Amino acid sequence: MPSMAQNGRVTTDFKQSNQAHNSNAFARREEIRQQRESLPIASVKERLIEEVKKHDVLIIVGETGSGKTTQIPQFLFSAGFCREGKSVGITQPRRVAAVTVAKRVAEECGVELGQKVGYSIRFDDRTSGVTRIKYMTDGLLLREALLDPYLSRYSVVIVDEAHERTVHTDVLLGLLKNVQKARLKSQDRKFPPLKLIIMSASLDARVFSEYFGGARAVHIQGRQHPVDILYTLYPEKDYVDAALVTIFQIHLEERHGDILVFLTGQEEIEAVERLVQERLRQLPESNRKLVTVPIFSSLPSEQQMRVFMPAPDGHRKVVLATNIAETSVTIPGIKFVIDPGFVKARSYDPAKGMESLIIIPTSKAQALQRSGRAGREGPGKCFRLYPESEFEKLEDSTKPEIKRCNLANVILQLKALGVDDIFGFDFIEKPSRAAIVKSLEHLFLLGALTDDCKLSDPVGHQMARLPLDPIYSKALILASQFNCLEEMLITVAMLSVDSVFYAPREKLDESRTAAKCFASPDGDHITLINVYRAAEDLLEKRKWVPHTERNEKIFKAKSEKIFKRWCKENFINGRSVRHARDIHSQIRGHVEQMGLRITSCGDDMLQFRRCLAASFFINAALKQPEGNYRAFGTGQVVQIHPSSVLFQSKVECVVFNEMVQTTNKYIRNVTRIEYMWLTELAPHYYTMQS
Ligand SMILES: Nc1ncnc2c1ncn2[C@@H]1O[C@H](COP(=O)(O)OP(=O)(O)OP(=O)(O)O)[C@@H](O)[C@H]1O
Repeated sequence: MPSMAQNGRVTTDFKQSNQAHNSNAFARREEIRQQRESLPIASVKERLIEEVKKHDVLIIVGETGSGKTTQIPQFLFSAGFCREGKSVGITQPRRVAAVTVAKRVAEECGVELGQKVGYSIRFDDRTSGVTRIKYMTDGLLLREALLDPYLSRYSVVIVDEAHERTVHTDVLLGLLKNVQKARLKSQDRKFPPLKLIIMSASLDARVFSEYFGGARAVHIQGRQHPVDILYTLYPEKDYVDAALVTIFQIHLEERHGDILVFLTGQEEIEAVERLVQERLRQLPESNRKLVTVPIFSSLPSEQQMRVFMPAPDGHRKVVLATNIAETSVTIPGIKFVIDPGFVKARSYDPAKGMESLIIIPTSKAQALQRSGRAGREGPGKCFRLYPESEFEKLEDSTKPEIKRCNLANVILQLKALGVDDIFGFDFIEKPSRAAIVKSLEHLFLLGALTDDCKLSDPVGHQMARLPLDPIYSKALILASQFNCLEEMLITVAMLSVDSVFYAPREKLDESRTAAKCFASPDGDHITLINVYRAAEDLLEKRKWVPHTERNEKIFKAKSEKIFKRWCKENFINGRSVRHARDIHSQIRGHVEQMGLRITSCGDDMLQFRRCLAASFFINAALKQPEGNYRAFGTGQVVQIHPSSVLFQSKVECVVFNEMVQTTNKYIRNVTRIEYMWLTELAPHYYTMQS
């Protein structure tokens, strides 16, 4: 029997079977060689190289799994595109894809990761001076352009999975267009023309071709393995339940093969994990060999990587994923995909300046990508949990993110890249004028822009260096002046993760009582700091052991155990707290590099609250006679969310970080402030308002 952890996940056996898996290196190389040769793309290698030589912009459309992402960079390398120290850069919308594809390609090339083949994502760089094939996130290439406007190290840039139309992909396309022009203009031999390739299995080549002045598009025919698509006869009322039923149907009726289920977010994934465990307990012992492995973006990377490990012997793996696993990735063992047809997407209302996450049906392109995850190693099946007639009604492609998000961050990046005229920037699809104006206004209020709309010095430049939402970057800068940067770093880290408290419906009262231990009468921000510090105490403080190497190990194991128990008893989401610790150490590194003074205000929380007021003044709300609050910025009538420690309190004036619309309009992450502070600390806004 494998050793099962308490939550039903296997720990050590994952490693053992992985080692066994890699034992025969020679057979493995041979297997990889044959597998590469059988990819549809292998037969068009020479033609593709010719096309790249002939055209500066090339659009490549090919079935999922045909070999675009892993093979084309290797073709270009062997055709000499990496001579004279130049590299091929490949962007991915997601970190997990950049990492896993780079690992795979390094293995295919028989090199160590970080040598010829590497990856670079925010806070994690596995490249070196000899790296010639570099996978990275699209956001990272944008940041590279800040330091090297000609992107001079690249001979070719491949924008992969362009159909996703993330805001970074869209901005990157505009930027790459400019870089191509700049390189052509430059007489310097250091800057030969930049080749640009745009790829996907499901993009509308016409849109991209037109944007690049009638660029050449090639279609690669054929897929490696067939995927059967199955639909339900009728619409499902509860797609979570339908997914559960399908998981067990496959588990009990199909012989081999792991399952990949697409869900909309962390909470849903964790609920399904619990439900799978519950149902497993009702099955006979012989049918219980099923392990669940979650993957979502806020899960720390080492934990994300667990989905790529094989399940222990005789077990079936069920990967519960958000759309993070939708494109590019190959998860070994997956033969079945369950696609309920929904995704959590950003939505932005420029008039109210309000961004929210909503659950919407996927597009056809997304459905295609999802089913593509099943046919990677052999024939597969995809269970779409909706009728075929519904599929026909789906949008062809996903609405570009740039049309549905707050643009403050993008504009800050563009300004830092020297693009001052945002309205004139050549976007593949222009965001609405109202959205641009609102975001410029927002940046101006935060002090990132000067009166003539240039990046301010030093604040705007400092803000552009921090990989955070501009309002949080500004909060960190201010906190160093208010002597509470320690506290603000924790706050920003905790605000950047999913909720740290969880309240299961069946234990609502218990969880509320537990949460009270951390509650601060001043509000949620200080409450979050209390939770973080309590967790830190458990994981870090060596109160009971002298500091030796052996004790260190024992301490780690013990503190982990204590931490888990503490999380359970206090209804705290341990994953979220760990993620916050991770983010905390990363942003701490950034602010240290920037030379900001990191000090703590100690017990003087008044100082910290004043800093919150100075930072989040755009999101302040005042109590109304009938008990509701009115948000200053938008004039909307809102209520404090029931999850807030200030719910049903009588405080007069608050700042908040989030506005959500469910049955009512709620504000979340709320702290009590004095109204007078607003006029004192943000006079430019509060005199304008009155
Ligand atoms: N990490 C991996 N482990 C095992 N096989 C892999 C791995 N990565 C890729 N492969 C194999 O290589 C094939 C081609 O993968 P590749 O990512 O290049 O395809 P693609 O055309 O870019 O697909 P997509 O459009 O879905 O990203 C996969 O179908 C799979 O068989």
